[in-house]
Amino acid sequence: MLAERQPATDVLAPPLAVLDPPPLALDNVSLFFDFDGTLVDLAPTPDAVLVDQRLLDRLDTLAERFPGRVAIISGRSITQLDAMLGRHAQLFAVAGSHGAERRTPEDGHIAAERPASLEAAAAVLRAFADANGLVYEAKSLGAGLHYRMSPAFEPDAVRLAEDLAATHGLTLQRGKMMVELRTPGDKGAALRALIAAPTMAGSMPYFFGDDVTDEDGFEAARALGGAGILIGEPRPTAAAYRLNDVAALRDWIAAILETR
Ligand SMILES: O=P(O)(O)OC[C@H]1O[C@H](O[C@H]2O[C@H](CO)[C@@H](O)[C@H](O)[C@H]2O)[C@H](O)[C@@H](O)[C@@H]1O
Repeated sequence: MLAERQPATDVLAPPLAVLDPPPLALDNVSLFFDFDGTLVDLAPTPDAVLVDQRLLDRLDTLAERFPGRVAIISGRSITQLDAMLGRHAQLFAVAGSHGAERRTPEDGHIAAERPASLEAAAAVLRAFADANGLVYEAKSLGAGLHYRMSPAFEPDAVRLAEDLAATHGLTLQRGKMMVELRTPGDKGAALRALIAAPTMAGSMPYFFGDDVTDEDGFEAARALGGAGILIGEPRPTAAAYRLNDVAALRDWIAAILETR
């Protein structure tokens, strides 16, 4: 099923409706975006992601047109998002590390503690990555092991991460061609915390995401009267709508900006 560009109107019409919803007033909507696979295309390694100027310009414009009602909720740490987005990351509320940390103008940076046991577990993941030509990713509140470049390592990587999670009392996070050991948190709780800001209070949340960790965000958005929008191929999901890919989301953003 192809996502259809909606005509420029003064309302927010979801791009792909499983059901046919009534039009939603733009003034009552808050927008929550996942990062990898949603705002930017996936790349072979975490550092190879391309953040282009056109995206940054569109994020700037979104922040102007939806003042205080745009947020990024990512599995990346806020430190990583800052490095990727530069000053533009300051324009939004941000939740990082799968919801274990957040930063808003009202509350500043609130983060869970880095678990002491993470160091030992991370050292094992790093050694495994080094020994097998995989990619180790250091994160503020987690440690990632990426096998996108060598998918045959998936079973071993998952088994190792499961063992380490059990041994060290860490949360195991599956991702796209990666496993991560991390501190607890979820994107649904992050959305609920961010939408409590005065600028978002009472708004209808739209959460855009592609990955399994985004499902918590989809559910929270739906429970609060909004909706999830899945980026990517159809799959069992709590999202109500879908866009084909990152390019389709960028087109959708451009289209709604034309209306405001
Ligand atoms: O919640 P997100 O913002 O989508 O972050 C999820 C994870 O994204 C990154 O990994 C993914 O993207 C990489 C770059 O495209 C890709 O190489 C990898 O295979 C994907 O899993 C990031 O590196 C992780 O830390 C995030 O948790």
